[in-house]
Amino acid sequence: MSTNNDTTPEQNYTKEEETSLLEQAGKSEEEQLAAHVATLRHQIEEANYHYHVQDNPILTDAEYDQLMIELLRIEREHPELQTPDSPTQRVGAAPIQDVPQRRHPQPMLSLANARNEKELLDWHRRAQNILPNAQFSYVCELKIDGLAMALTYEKGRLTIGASRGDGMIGEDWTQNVRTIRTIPQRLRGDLIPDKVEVRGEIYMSTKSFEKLNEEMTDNRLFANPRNAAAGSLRQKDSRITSSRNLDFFGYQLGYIQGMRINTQWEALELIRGWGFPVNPHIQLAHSLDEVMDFCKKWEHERFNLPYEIDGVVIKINDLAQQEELGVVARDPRWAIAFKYPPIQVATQLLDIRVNIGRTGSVNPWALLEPINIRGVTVSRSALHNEEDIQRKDLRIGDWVLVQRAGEVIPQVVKPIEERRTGKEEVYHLPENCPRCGTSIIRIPDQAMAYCPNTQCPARNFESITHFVSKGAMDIDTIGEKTCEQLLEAGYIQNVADFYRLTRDQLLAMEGVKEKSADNMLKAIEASKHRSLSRLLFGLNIRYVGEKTAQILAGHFLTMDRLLEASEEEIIKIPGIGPKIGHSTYLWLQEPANRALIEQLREAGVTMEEEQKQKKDGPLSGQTFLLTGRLNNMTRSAAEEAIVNLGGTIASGVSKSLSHLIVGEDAGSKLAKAQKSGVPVHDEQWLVDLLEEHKQ
Ligand SMILES: NC(=O)c1ccc[n+]([C@@H]2O[C@H](COP(=O)([O-])OP(=O)(O)OC[C@H]3O[C@@H](n4cnc5c(N)ncnc54)[C@H](O)[C@@H]3O)[C@@H](O)[C@H]2O)c1
Ligand SMILES: [Zn+2]
Repeated sequence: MSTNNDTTPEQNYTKEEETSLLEQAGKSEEEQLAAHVATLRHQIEEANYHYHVQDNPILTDAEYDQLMIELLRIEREHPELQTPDSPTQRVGAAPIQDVPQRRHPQPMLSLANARNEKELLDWHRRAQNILPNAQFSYVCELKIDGLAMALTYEKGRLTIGASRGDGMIGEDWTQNVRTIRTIPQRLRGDLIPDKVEVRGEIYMSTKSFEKLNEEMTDNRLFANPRNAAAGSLRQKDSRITSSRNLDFFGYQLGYIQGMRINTQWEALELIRGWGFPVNPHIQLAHSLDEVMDFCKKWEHERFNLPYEIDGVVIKINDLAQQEELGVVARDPRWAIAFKYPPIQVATQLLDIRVNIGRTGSVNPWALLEPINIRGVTVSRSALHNEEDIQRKDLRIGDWVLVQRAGEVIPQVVKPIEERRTGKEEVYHLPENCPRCGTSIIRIPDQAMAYCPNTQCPARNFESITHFVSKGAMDIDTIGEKTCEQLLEAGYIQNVADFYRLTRDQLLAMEGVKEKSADNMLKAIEASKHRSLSRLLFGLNIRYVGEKTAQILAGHFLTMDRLLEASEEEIIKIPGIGPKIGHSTYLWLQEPANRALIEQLREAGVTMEEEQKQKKDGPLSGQTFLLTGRLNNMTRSAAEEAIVNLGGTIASGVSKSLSHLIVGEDAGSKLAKAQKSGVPVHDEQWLVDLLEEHKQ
């Protein structure tokens, strides 16, 4: 059901275009407004259809919400333009005809939105105006981004699983729902009503979503986990649904017969008791301040969750109060969705360009029409490799969805095919390196392409700046600009040339004074005493990153032993594997690289790994793991300091880990640590700890 339909979307005029067309046609102001409303409704209906029926949106949520807000505003200011069939009065989209339909015993509604504190207060005030003497408590729940499902149980057995549809009539997907392992076929426990409808969200974890998109072969990518969940559930063949790794959180009771319950909190407990997963991050709040704190907390922490949420749902806890508050149009008055700024926006892919990396890799990147995502202007994004561009079918000129989740670098998710005009261009990687003109090579079985010219200026520049960088040899007084000057002057051709630089050569550079020349020489001298692992990292060996360099150095301890090693020996080291092993071995066999190593040795550069013997110290017996980017020091420097104080660096998150230190852009380790209850600290905590034990 993820397939696109092949109808061409109708022309969507901008408001200005529409007004001018109407003016030309000589319409009155009222007629113009009515026509504008009609256009808005049409656009929203189209978007609803693609989103709810095709599971393949043509607008981003932000664009959709904008249209909806505008329509709501006009309808509020001009009640005469309101109609019962306006999308503001209805939920979702009509169910598709060739799927069995189910009338819901109780309508499945939508939720009104609040985008900020003020709108939350407005909602609250409206509720208070209706029930002036009431004391409210609130249940705060994460707003899981999936699709709503009503599960009917008769005498404890699952009989119907129906989607929301248009709110009154949904689609019957019972067979497919039965394939979701976390949804019980029979309710557990003794307290089982004759008939009950458990409502909740079917969703797909971020990981399963990414995996699914990687496996989609016919360029039909899902825009987000919500569409992927809906598209995976709404399949004619339940074996497909079964293969899609869907999950479920129960969050509400609909129709219930033969049992009385009084609060939403109680409902959640019952649902959990019956054997459903209920989201663990629920909170019973007694004031709006508590509610607001909950919303603020999850605005950032949501990125550590293994699934996507787009906000928080706040429900008035007391069901009698809920009943009294009732419903307006399509939204209950007793609940509101506090929505976070979207992580996905649509923009235009202006061009695809390539960078040459430090190992010669050809790295395509997207030049985007600048766009703001969660407060940051995004104008470029990495594109991995040509295969990935083709798999996603990204064409120059396309409208694309761009995503910025957490602090991760923005990514281009997919093109919006429905917005193509036919002028878009299919992209091919250049045949020749854009800097040196050498033919680009592709290694069979690898998606990557390379400029093989070891003298390529682009590649040289990257490899030299990498060598002096913090995590490598840390020649911190030599910046990118100096590197460029040194290359241009011909003083540096490879990294060993740093150790032959003279004071006069440095002084000949524009802007280099005596003092800075001395500082540079001092830093170069100091860099001779870095460890083997940092040298290996600095040498620009394909696939050898910081961690791999540490593994290699830790295993061989000296450069000579590494140079003698066979390919098998390297591959066999835990954490290396055939791809890295092969590329490392090839690099080491290259005569030019061997010569480079000898030049470095002659210059006095350390070729040994300092033996990290277990030291005794104030941190003995404690294990640490660092994740994410640190600001005050590199990760390896921090690890070194911990080891020097007797601490141990762990290789992964486990229950026995004493401390997880979290920098910026922390990934899955944080979520895992939180799950296993490991203490999590920020960088400042570590800085303080190291300071406290400074020897
Ligand atoms: N991009 C598009 O073209 C397009 C088109 C249509 C709709 N949309 C998106 O969908 C929204 C409207 O959809 P909607 O009517 O489903 O409203 P909604 O998604 O904003 O809120 C209602 C839904 O929230 C979900 N939900 C998740 N956790 C919940 C919880 N704990 N308790 C209760 N409900 C919970 C349920 O599925 C419920 O149906 C729009 O604001 C827009 O973001 C986008
Ligand atoms: Zn080149």
